[in-house]
Amino acid sequence: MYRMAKSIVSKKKEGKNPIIAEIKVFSPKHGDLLRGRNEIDILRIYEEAGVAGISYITDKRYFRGDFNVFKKICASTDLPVLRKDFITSKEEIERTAEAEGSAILLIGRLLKEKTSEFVDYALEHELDTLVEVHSREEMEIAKGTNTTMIGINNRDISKLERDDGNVSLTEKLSKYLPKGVVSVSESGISTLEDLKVALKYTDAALIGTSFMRAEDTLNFVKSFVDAKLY
Ligand SMILES: O=P(O)(O)OC[C@@H](O)[C@@H](O)c1c[nH]c2ccccc12
Repeated sequence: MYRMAKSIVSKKKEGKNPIIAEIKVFSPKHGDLLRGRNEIDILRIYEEAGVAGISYITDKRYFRGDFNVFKKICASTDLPVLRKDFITSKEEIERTAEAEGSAILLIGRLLKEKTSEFVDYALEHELDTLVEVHSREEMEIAKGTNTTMIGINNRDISKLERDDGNVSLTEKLSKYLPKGVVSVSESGISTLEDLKVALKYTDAALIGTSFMRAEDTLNFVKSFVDAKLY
């Protein structure tokens, strides 16, 4: 297993809730999320809260991401960093590895029959792969690959957050997850109740908006990492 998957498994062993915390600067639904803060300030808060890994969206068009910020985040932390973007070229996989990223998001719906070769190419570059699915059909695409991780996106990414996805999709799709793959519930997780459902059916939760909108980010994120859910 690679660094992101390993970090999730070891957090679980420590009795902590494995959380991938997203440094999300902007969302089509809520607008500006950074609120004048610096991405590295958010990174330090997430580190102190004890998260398993970091996620950063490099997409510029809809999420106002910046690849140079991704590089800076990777250079500034020992935590594994996931690059989220609408990846459609192998050059982008190479750039992610060159930037010292630990994992890369590959969207099954976008890559379709190319998903498997993109996964293998990323694995050859020592990257964990998070193949993201939103349906049973996309889950079958993911199962046909060598991916180290599968993410169930509770939202339909093509709707750019205009839909109100919730963790019920994780419950519905998790029964089709293959063995031996680290699973992640993504999006729409804003309460400990949501987290309880997410971690009942998957190994980790990926959270962005609710962390970025919290008034007391450190204690809010800590409450998610440390909550005794069961
Ligand atoms: O902000 P939320 O609801 O906690 O969701 C985080 C993350 O799952 C979401 O930003 C995301 C999931 N898949 C993506 C693909 C591209 C851009 C963003 C995403």
